[in-house]
Amino acid sequence: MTSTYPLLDSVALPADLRKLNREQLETLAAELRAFILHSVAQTGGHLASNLGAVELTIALHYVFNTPDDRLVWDVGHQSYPHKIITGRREAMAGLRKAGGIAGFPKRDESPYDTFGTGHSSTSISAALGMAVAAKLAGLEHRSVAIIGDGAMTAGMAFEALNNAGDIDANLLVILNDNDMSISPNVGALNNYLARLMSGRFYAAARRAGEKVLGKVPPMLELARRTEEHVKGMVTPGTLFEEFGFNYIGPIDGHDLDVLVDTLTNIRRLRGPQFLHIVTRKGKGYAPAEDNPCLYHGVSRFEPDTGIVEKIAAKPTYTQVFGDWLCDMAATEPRLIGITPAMREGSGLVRFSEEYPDRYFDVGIAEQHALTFAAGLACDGYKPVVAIYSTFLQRAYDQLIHDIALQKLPVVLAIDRAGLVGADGPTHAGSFDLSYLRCIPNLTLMTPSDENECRQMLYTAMTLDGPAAVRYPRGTGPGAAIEATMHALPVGKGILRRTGRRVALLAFGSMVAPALAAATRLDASVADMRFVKPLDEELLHQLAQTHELLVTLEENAVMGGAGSAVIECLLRLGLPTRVVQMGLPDIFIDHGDHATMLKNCGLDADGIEAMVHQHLPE
Ligand SMILES: Cc1ncc(C[n+]2csc(CCOP(=O)(O)OP(=O)(O)O)c2C)c(N)n1
Ligand SMILES: CC(=O)[C@@H](O)[C@H](O)COP(=O)(O)O
Ligand SMILES: [Mg+2]
Repeated sequence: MTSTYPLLDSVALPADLRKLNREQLETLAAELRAFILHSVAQTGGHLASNLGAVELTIALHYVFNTPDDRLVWDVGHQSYPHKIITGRREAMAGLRKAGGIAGFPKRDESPYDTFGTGHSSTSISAALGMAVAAKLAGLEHRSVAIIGDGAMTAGMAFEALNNAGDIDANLLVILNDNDMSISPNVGALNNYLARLMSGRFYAAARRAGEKVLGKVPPMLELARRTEEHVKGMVTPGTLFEEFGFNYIGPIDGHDLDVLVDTLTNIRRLRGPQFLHIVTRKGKGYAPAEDNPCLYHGVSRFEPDTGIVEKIAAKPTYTQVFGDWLCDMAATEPRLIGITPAMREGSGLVRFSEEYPDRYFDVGIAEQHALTFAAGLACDGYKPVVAIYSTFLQRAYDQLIHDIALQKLPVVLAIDRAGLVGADGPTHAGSFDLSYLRCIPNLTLMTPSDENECRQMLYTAMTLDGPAAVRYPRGTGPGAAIEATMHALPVGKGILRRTGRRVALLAFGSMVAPALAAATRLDASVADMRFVKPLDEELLHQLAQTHELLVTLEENAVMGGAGSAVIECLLRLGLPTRVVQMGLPDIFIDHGDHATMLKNCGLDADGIEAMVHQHLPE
């Protein structure tokens, strides 16, 4: 039987790719694109960015001597073509599944994965580190950071450019500009890139790009441009030239000839180089080109029709938040909704349409998002920052210094708290309870169901200081959601079941498995609701009437809600035995969410087994 991918079959590693002649690369690109499409249709994953990076990946591995030359993929959600031609084609069937390969570059997966990514805008810093390491070691390695226009909106990318442009290291930054983040890209930089493409800059830049490839010997032309640049003669300079880079482009990132020629020339240059390429997100697959947002990260789908598998029958917590935000905005004109580039994932699409003047997508700028909210709160507005737990890690100082210290009434709607499944440890929200509960002035809530989530968000809005509501990815137990909103008593949990000997003190998503286990154990169950302030009265009562307390949370055990309980018992001088259940002190690999929880003992069976272990009949 003839293979569907005859040329791709011959490329197990980049060394095989480098044996191909230039004419074969187009065919390889077509096969690689088709393979990705059919593979991701089976597994789900980040489709659109990968389709857009096919030619770039081939050209990079063709021209550069990987893995000695270092490729650092920003975010890493576009690294599937790279994975496939670096020995992991067969493994794509297990992409993002338990025991399978990760959806992002991972150093212990392959020597070609030079740097683990998942969070955005780290590539220039990491590649610069590698470039400087090569220089210090007297090696001729090249380091390449491949960063998208969305990832380029982050401050961290500019911190790195600022440093790199002033260091004589062999760093190449490739800006993969597809005019999209997950949703359409935003901000002044995005406007600038658009002008660079279409206005007077583009004409000049394109001429320069053509010259690199045209009749003037490319090396001479690049040397001339570099010299002009050094002498400050290049006018008008692009922003990147002002940062000290030799700017080349924009060029067509799907034209393999242009890519290979340009990269070949650049590889011979020394010092900081900046190549601007233009690509199309979803390239080659009409449904993804038409709706790159839908196919950014997609569930399994039917490749012929583009029909995507529907998973959730119940509303997700994200939807509960999105609906609450619109309802709240209708009654609270001072409400402002803020997202750091996660409009769809955070449930802000309807709000952005209904309240465009009160909606701010600030780009991939978590730090700025929080301090921007702080400023709004100073002047009487009620900002709600919708943010994934994992990305809030980026904005810790802003939360402490700019918000909590000044007791500003900013609401944090923290999505993806706990394990997130297929994205794995880069995206897990495992730490927020630990890193938030130690911040003075902050109220911290963990809803156990959809309605509690809505009421907690409302409660957060009524407080005169910062408040956070953290809820998991996906659906909850399916509670009926009340249209009305009322404030919950702050710092009060509720006893959901009265039993004997053992009390399960459950936070958020752990209330449902605690209730399931409790019937079999005849245990008491408290929905603790607040991690801060903790319900000391309830705790006191349960400690005095039970032999064993078990704390349950979908957060690291270390420093989490269970630790808060133990600190409180110590303070109250209550010697009741406590067992803490939560996420262990390891990074948990990607997989199916329910199975991951089960493996941590965080399901009804695991809770039951733990109680039997500590409280024999
Ligand atoms: C710190 C951080 N914030 C948010 C995200 C979520 N995120 C992943 S990809 C992405 C858009 C990236 O856009 P771009 O770099 O242009 O790549 P493209 O998707 O267009 O290929 C966002 C916002 C992230 N990974 N890291
Ligand atoms: C790569 C990235 O950071 C996002 O695309 C992330 O994978 C989205 O996760 P959700 O699917 O949970 O929105
Ligand atoms: Mg982009």
